[in-house]
Amino acid sequence: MKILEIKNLTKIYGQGTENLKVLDDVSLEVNKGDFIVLLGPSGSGKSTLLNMIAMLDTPTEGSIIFEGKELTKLNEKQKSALRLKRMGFVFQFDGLLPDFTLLENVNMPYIMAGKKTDTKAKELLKNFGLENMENKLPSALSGGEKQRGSIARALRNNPALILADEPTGNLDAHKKVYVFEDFAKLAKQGITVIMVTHDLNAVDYADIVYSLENNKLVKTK
Ligand SMILES: Nc1ncnc2c1ncn2[C@@H]1O[C@H](COP(=O)(O)OP(=O)(O)OP(=O)(O)O)[C@@H](O)[C@H]1O
Repeated sequence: MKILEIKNLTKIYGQGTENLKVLDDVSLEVNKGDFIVLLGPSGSGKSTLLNMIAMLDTPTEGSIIFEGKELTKLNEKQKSALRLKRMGFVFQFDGLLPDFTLLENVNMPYIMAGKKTDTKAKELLKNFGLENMENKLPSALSGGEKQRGSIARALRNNPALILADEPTGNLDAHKKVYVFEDFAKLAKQGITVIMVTHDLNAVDYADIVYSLENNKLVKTK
């Protein structure tokens, strides 16, 4: 089942003679439960593409259709709601709020969506082997624990799509593998994952791999 379709997407930054074309007529179809890895040299436009799917940046030309909705046609309120309810985000830096416990951090998107807490956050922490860490502040957790906590948080509202931008950039080699395994597992459960990385080890865990080269997407797996 198709969940995301990118059609003839072009992104040009700047104006006049200072134009920088980052993406040139890029098209992509993504099915439910795909684990897609996006590789490419620094500055090739990987984050730009991810940011446009996340509705944090707008295409110069082309369209992005997610769960049947044309994203560029939504207003800010609709974008925020869709982001909060249907997408989860994981970044290089875990982004956990330092003054809140791990459990409170994981519950944050749920509370922001106007709901009362239930047991889901605890279950998520358990799934990531963090059940004994729930009352700790982020400063008392290791890098790997924090990153897995941030994946748990991204899953809090049962998203259809996880967007991850260099999620393992801060982790040592064996902890990176855990994150790749986690994403592969989530994809098997039907959650679509698009992950930007420089780490070629991720290729082994992904269903599909694209490389951004010369402003175009090239399928390499
Ligand atoms: N807001 C912006 N305004 C102007 N140029 C931008 C903007 N955002 C990104 N760029 C430029 O677009 C190009 C692509 O950037 P992007 O961050 O998407 O690359 P990337 O592939 O994610 O790189 P990295 O692997 O280093 O994170 C770069 O040349 C960058 O300088």
